[in-house]
Amino acid sequence: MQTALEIKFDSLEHYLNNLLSLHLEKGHQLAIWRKPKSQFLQILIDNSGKAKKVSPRLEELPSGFIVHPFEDQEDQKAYYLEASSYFKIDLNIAIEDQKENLKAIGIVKTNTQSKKLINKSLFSSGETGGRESYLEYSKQDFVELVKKGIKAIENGELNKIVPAKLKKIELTEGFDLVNSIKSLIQAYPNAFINFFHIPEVGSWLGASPEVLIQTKGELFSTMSLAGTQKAVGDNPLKNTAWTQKEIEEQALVSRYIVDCFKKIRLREYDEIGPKTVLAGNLLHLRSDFSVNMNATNFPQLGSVMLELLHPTSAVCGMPRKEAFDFLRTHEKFDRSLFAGYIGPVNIEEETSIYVNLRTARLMDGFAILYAGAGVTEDSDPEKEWEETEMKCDIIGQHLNLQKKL
Ligand SMILES: C=C(O[C@@H]1C=C(C(=O)O)C=C[C@H]1O)C(=O)O
Repeated sequence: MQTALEIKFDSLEHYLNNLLSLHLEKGHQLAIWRKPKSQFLQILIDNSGKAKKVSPRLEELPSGFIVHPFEDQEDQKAYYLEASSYFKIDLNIAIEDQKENLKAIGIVKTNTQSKKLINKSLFSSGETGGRESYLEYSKQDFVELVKKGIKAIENGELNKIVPAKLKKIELTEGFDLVNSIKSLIQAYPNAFINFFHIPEVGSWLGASPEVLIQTKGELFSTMSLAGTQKAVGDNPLKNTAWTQKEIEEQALVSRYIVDCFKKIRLREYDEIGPKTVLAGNLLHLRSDFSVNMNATNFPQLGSVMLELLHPTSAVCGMPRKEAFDFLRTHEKFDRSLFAGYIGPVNIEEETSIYVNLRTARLMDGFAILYAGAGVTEDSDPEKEWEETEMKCDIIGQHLNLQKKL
């Protein structure tokens, strides 16, 4: 059999176009990601041809990629891509010089041929519901929703709420998935760049700034991320001031995490921050939490915290149940996988699960972008709308790239 070694790929783009077209055409599930600050593009293929669901007991799972919607499912399960093959590409080394690590591809196609096949497979996958079933949120709808949220906070029903909207954008025939992935990788070195495809569920492309839980050796970590403003000036990380509203909003997320630790009587954790961090051209406030799982004798902390944390008050609100019920009643659309969680599990002895934010669901000729904004008593509804527009742009800007040329 011919191996990748014998075949000439002239660029990363050429290789990825071939790899994706081959597996998408065969109806395989796959996930591609680049972790924050990493030089590796990691690729996992599940060629079983069938979407699988698992209970998120992370420690017991084989190597794979987990995908969980915003809402808990009745069966309490998540989709799981189990690695039939897994490999990685070093983005700092020319593709010709790392052929021995690549997955073999039989017949090599041109970029144009592969792109056509990719789009055909993506856009004709098992998606149901046409464009009409995705009612876009107008500014007025969203502002009304935020006002309802503020009222519920004033009435003492909630402390914080994170309403979201969806936005539809056209995808032109020339939509170029690989180019979009490459563009996201370059633009957002601090984000978890991801693309995943489950034929029965959909295809999503995103650049998440938010870790939900991470375990690496004996170290567990999570973060509280909230407060948003546009990065301006020469040194925004140093010179940015935050309002009381934003400081409180983020403190509520931190409190939520600490409350989860308390529930399981875990007292020995480290908390660093909050500090200002950059996500694309947006700034957030972030605190980092870490726990030594050996010292605390908590080997299953990853799974336990995953269950307690999701959905966090960064994407749902506080108190969790009341906020969740509020969104169910008033938001009027299905968040689907938006604000759910995604990420590699037990790969190279690490599990890194992110909140599925700054993301687009790729549909037949269009994409759905989703974004939410943390609302407290002092929120200005117009500003929250602007915030969701900026969040949608983070991914929207990288979809129809050929238009910009
Ligand atoms: C809800 C989103 O982002 C979350 C909400 C934030 C906020 O309210 O300021 C900031 C970061 C994320 O935790 C989103 O990107 O859609």
